[in-house]
Amino acid sequence: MGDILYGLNSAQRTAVSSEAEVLQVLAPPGSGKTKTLTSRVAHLIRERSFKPWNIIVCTFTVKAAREMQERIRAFVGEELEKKLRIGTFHKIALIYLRRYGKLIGIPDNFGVADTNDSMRIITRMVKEHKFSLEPKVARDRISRSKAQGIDCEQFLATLQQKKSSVGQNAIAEKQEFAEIFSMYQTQLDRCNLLDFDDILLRCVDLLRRNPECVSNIEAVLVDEFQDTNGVQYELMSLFAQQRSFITIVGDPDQSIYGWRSADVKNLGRMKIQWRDTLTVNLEENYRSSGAILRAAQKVIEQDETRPPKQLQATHSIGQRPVLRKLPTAKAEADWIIAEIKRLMALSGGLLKLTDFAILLRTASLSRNIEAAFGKAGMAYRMIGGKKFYDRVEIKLLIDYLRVIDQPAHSEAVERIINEPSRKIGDKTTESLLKEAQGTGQTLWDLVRRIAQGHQKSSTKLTTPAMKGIEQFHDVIASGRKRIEKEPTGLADLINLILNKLSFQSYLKQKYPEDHESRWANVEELIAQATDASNQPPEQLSLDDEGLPSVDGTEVIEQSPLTSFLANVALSAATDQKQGEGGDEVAQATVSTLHAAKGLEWPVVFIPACYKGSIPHSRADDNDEERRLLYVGMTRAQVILNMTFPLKGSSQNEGAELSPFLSEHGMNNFFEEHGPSISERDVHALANTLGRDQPTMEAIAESKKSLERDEDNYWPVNGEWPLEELAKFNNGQADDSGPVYGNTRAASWVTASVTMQQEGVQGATSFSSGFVSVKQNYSKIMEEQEEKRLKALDRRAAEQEKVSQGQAPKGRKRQIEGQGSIASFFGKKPRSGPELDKSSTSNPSTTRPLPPASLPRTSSAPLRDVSNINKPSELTSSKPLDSLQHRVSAAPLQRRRPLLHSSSDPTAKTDHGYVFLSSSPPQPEKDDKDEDEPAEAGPPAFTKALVGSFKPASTFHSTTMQSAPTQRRTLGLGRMKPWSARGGKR
Ligand SMILES: Nc1ncnc2c1ncn2[C@@H]1O[C@H](COP(=O)(O)OP(=O)(O)OP(=O)(O)O)[C@@H](O)[C@H]1O
Repeated sequence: MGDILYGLNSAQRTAVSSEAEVLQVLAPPGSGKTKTLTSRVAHLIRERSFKPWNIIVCTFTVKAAREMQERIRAFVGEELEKKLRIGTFHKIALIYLRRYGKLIGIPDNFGVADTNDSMRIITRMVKEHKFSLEPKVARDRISRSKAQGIDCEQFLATLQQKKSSVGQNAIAEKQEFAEIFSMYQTQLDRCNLLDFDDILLRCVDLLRRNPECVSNIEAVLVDEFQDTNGVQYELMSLFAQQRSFITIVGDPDQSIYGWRSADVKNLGRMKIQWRDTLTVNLEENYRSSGAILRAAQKVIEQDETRPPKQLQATHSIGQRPVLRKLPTAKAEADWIIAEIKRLMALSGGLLKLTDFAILLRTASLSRNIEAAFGKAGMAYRMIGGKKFYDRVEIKLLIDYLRVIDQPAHSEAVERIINEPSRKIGDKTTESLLKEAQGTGQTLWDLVRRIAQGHQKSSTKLTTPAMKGIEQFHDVIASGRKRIEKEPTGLADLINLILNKLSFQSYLKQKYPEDHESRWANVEELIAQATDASNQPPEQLSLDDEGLPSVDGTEVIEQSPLTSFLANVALSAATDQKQGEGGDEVAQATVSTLHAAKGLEWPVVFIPACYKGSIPHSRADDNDEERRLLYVGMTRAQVILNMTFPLKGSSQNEGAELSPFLSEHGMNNFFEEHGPSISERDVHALANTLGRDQPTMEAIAESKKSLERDEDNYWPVNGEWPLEELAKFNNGQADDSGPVYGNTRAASWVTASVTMQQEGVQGATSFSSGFVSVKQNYSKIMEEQEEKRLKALDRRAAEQEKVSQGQAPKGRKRQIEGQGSIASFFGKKPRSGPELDKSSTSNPSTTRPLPPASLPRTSSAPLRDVSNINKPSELTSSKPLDSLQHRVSAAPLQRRRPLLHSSSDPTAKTDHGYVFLSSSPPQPEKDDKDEDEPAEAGPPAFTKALVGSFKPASTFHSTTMQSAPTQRRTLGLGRMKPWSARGGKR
């Protein structure tokens, strides 16, 4: 086992080995906060003899917990690591509630109400009682209140006090909310459910009243502390009440969960509560190259209220980030895929598909990106979007399991009683529910009694409905019997349900289009259940190990089904997809910016950098939006590409560049096109990533597959490439062609004319009046050719000057026919500083890069951004003549291969392209980010061609079916009990 302090810098060492009882480690992104926290845990165990089961480590996501477990395991070994109490706040709170909940009146075997359950309960109440509050508003308010530690009772008490001092209208509104809050809580109690907020709130209640439950806790450590809310802070204090030994790591600049009641003020609160808190600041960034950090810092510094902070790059300056303009969101997605391919090929295998991440402001922006991945046959995984357990067929089966586990869960009973159809209509269900409530029973109790003939229902039941109730009762009762007999037989239980429901036929009938992929999801669920049941019994009960025994409570063996369902409910992250042999399949990552927190990738793309997307049109706090962009930018290690479609996916108006990127001076920090990558650049990338350098031969070989070395297909000013325009003339265009608003194909020209008249950037100039594409094509070509020739003249003149010893104006390489970065920002190009003699004497030499052996640390603080323009920092300057992108006037061919299926002639689309979208437009909206208006859906997927492609994997619902013989692993690792997860990964 390695030396814990080895490789740490001095600030990190201080933090790891500090004697301080209460310690705050504050640091910017990529400075090793998580590394420091994990090393401190290892240090406490190995050097200070803390017992792992007496240490609580709270993380923000399941993924982060797993990564920390892995790092800690390397220091202390698997045995000890497994005994740590590590996980999200919810996960840890749940352990305490299961074990000691009885002390505060929480019944055994309570269930967890997920967001859908909560929403459904509230929606029904609002409808039933004709409340005026929107259900979502009410739900968010309840959640916010609980996140601040205010439960229903407290809310009602405060309301009583306020009644005299607040106006009548305000009281009426509050009164209504209080009623909803109270009814909602009653319904949760009736169903023996706790919602996510309750899990934390009730645990606070438990630990306040029964401190003996945490009497063993020696140390509490919290990651991403800036995103804790009030109740999580409270919980942390209560976990630590015995010894007040606390270590937190955080970064106020990365506080991005204000909308979920996170309170960055908790940092100050902590210092007041524990006066002797020691703060250690880390300043060196080990993740990103200097140019990326400078751009990110320039963004975060726009917030003038924030205290200035030092951030030092330890890597060389590297490639300047890119801010790329493209005509539409679809073109943007195509560009991203082309760049991924280009960078992989130019890097000679240094960069693999797994090294790329596309980070989105909202999950709903993923459609074009997913479609482009699908079309390219490239695998990707989705984090933070539609999750496996949110898929309709999986949700349905999980509901059956929940009812079997806990029949009091009336919400779930209501959802499945007529799914698949049993001729029990909505009205009947509603009436049964009322009847159950009226007679003080759960819905299941009533159904059971009716089915068994013990109760005559006051609800009018038709003969088919009566039969349906009996069938439903049979499924649940048989399931309960089965699981009682064989508690670990989860897969058998699922199979029993599938048989009873004739689930495969049901899927075929209900989803004729994609029933196979849905069935594949079901198979995946069975596989996960099998894995969960195969855990040895000692691992199933590991959660309880080391908890102090408290009078009046005993260790209750949690059934595998309950444990499985709790993990499903808390599952917020997903595992890497496993290949057939158990090896990891290379896949890019598509994630929301929020879900990317704490993670890193060599290459990061941030699409849709326009106003309305970031900052989001519905965001309350612009500073938080800026921090979100900052978090996204600082995930990149060596290459950061930000893009801006002139037409966003959901706008009919032209998009406006994000104000965070259009601020004065920002253009100095970006290139306007993807980087040129020379062999030297590849070596520099390898150096920064700490990887082996690929050989020249490997680079030369992988370059052979490239159609173009440079990012010069899409003009940098956001216009359409000639090749795309030509498709329209030849009638070859698919729907990826020029789109302005909702106008396509021939009418696009008229639209363009209008846009031109309106001065919309990117619209090609035409004479006004209606003109067909054919009529205008030659004109476009002429214009473009003229532009190209002019540019050639300009470049020749510049070269002339260079050869005469004059530096060219502007320090950056311009790709033929493309505008400057200044044009990106709608400004006149600025002339840059003159290049020094050494760099201009020979325009064909590239900037000398530091040899791989040079130390990677530069001590220049990043706050000094003035030297960004120094010629020595230019990352590439190819010989000018090698950069000339030859635009051929004709013939313009389709670049993408025509793909035909021998077996299915219909597999070819009208335009000869195959569309491999792995995700259809998603009908369901599941988070606050999801309700942007959707664009028209992509062309339908043609499944006969799948065999010739590597399937894209996604956590979104998928329309793509892998070959039948292939084992279908749809992107989710096997579900294991939390305690067991770390051990295998
Ligand atoms: N002393 C060090 N020497 C070399 N590499 C380091 C050192 N400290 C951290 N790193 C590396 O820097 C990268 C970022 O570290 P880590 O994820 O711990 O940072 P962080 O501060 O938690 O970042 P963020 O706040 O963005 O989540 C990791 O790849 C880590 O291995």
